[in-house]
Amino acid sequence: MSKRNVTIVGAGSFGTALALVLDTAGNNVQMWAREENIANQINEKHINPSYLNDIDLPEGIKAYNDLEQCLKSQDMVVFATPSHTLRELAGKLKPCLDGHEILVTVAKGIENDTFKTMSQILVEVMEGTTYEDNIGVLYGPSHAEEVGKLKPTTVVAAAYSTRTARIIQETFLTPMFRVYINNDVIGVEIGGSVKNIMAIAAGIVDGAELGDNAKAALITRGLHEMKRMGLMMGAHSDTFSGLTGMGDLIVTCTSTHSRNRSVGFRIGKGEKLDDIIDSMNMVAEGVKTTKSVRDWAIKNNVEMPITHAIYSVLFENVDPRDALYELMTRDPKDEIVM
Ligand SMILES: NC(=O)C1=CN([C@@H]2O[C@H](COP(=O)(O)OP(=O)(O)OC[C@H]3O[C@@H](n4cnc5c(N)ncnc54)[C@H](O)[C@@H]3O)[C@@H](O)[C@H]2O)C=CC1
Ligand SMILES: O=C(CO)COP(=O)(O)O
Repeated sequence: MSKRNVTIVGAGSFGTALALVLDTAGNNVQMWAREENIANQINEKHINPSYLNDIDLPEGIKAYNDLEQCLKSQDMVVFATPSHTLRELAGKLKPCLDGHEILVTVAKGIENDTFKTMSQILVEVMEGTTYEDNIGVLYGPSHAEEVGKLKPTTVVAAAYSTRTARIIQETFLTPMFRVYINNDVIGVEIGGSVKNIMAIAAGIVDGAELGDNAKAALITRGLHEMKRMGLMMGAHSDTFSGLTGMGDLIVTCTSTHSRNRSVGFRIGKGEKLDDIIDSMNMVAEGVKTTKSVRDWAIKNNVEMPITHAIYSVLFENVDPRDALYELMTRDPKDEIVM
């Protein structure tokens, strides 16, 4: 069993679930929580009061509110906060790193305006250091609620160097958390991020009771759409049939645990996006990612009709049924373009 010093930056749902996995895998685990009371309760009561509070955390997991103190002598730093916070947080902790740590992000998203993926942001922020070879992501179908109960889960460690991917794999591996590796970092990241848009769409289909046929069509055509984007960005097509493409798409479009699907479901029932977001204490990445991907598709002239439809529903007040009508009445096409 590996035994590394690992800090998880972010004590939300996934950070908490991964702390348990990393502890089970035999590592020394620390968490950084933005909220002081969360850090205190993890240390004193061994629960996270705000996220997955039905899970007893091992006493060995220590939590900090002070980032600098937390990062001393670490072998790996795992970023588990929402994607839009990564650039700033990574910039803040850069001076606290000593140069050898593996940096892993589990946040799924594409930055607004720059269209950078999470690993690309880390590479950019760490510029001037030796970190590019040490950067990776851990993506795949892995709802925190199930990971935290140690239910069987499979994910993918993708990194710019095989050595780094293998270290991530070895560090997280447990009998209930199986980690594959893949060197197609961009393919893994596009699948893991764009599926959140499709999950919002799947939720709308369920909320508006548009039927199972529509849901199957959406998942299948959604996969085409994410693949089209990925291939333009240099991804490998097989990655989209894997855990971080098809796998994550299935779980997020169908699971009641999915926050993105639940945003869509509530929109399908007639609620307004702002009210839904205000009522949630968790992040639904697909909302911001819809904007990034729609802007990217326009800029690069790539056909992404489902993304455009979801954008119009989320940000232009278009009724989901009208958006669906638009999708269904597009020019007839070949299913597969060879
Ligand atoms: N929850 C899940 O099942 C999974 C989540 N992910 C990804 O992991 C990332 C984090 O997700 P969750 O843990 O579910 O989110 P969450 O909403 O449960 O928790 C987010 C955490 O980040 C902290 N945070 C928010 N804004 C911050 C800021 N500006 N600075 C510092 N900390 C901040 C919050 O206090 C909270 O501790 C997301 O990108 C998500 O897509 C990936 C796989 C599974
Ligand atoms: O990425 C996830 C599961 O793999 C979590 O999805 P949600 O953010 O929609 O809950």
